[in-house]
Amino acid sequence: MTANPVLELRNAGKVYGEGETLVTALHGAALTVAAGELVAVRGSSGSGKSTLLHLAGGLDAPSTGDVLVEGQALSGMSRKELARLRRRSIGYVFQDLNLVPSLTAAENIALPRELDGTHAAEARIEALAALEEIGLREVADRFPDEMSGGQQQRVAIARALIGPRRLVLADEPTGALDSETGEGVMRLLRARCDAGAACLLVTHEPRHSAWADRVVFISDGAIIDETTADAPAVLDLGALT
Ligand SMILES: Nc1ncnc2c1ncn2[C@@H]1O[C@H](COP(=O)(O)OP(=O)(O)OP(=O)(O)O)[C@@H](O)[C@H]1O
Repeated sequence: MTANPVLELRNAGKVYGEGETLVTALHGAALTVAAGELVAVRGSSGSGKSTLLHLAGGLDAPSTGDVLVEGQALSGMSRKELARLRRRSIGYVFQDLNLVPSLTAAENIALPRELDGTHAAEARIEALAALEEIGLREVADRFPDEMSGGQQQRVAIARALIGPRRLVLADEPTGALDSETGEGVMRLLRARCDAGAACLLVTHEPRHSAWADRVVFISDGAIIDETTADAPAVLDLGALT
């Protein structure tokens, strides 16, 4: 049993559609991510990685099984409770950045804190500190369309990491970034895990798996293998990218 689990998937499965259009995107998956752990998820396109992440973050409900965040079953929560948990405890870094176009970088980052009830002035101070941490203090008052794709991505990451989030879910977070900036993002995620968060990271990049404590491989909606940092994969990694 993993100590201090932040995320637990218990036999979590997902079926989309019905009849002839039925797709089993995820077969009952069992996965635990503990505080302080960074777990990378690898698998070919369409294997179910994003589905796994959506279930883990309560963005979609499993068709079978259950998902627990900090010991609380998501299935037992009201919509309001679930929304609150998502806002307070979970940070999302998805391919689709979803920065609010009418808000500046600092306002975008501060938004989740303000929604949590943090005073606007305090939320701005936190947002500026987050921008400083990612080396983007100078874009604080720029709107998304005044930033490069890479800058937008990093702002989205800063927004996902602001506040006391225990679970960070990242789907190809380095996609739009050059390799140096991408490494910087990985360093940020690693630091957040070392500070006690649990992180689930979908990545196609084998070198990013090196930042993880464990790598989980998915194929056709099933977790087929798992390796720890000390035990290299027996699988051909190239076949999964
Ligand atoms: N909303 C949906 N409706 C129907 N089928 C879906 C839906 N979302 C995903 N699927 C299907 O479920 C399977 C798993 O998709 P998923 O997006 O989880 O894969 P993935 O590993 O994240 O792929 P990629 O690496 O290309 O992003 C695929 O066959 C996909 O076509």
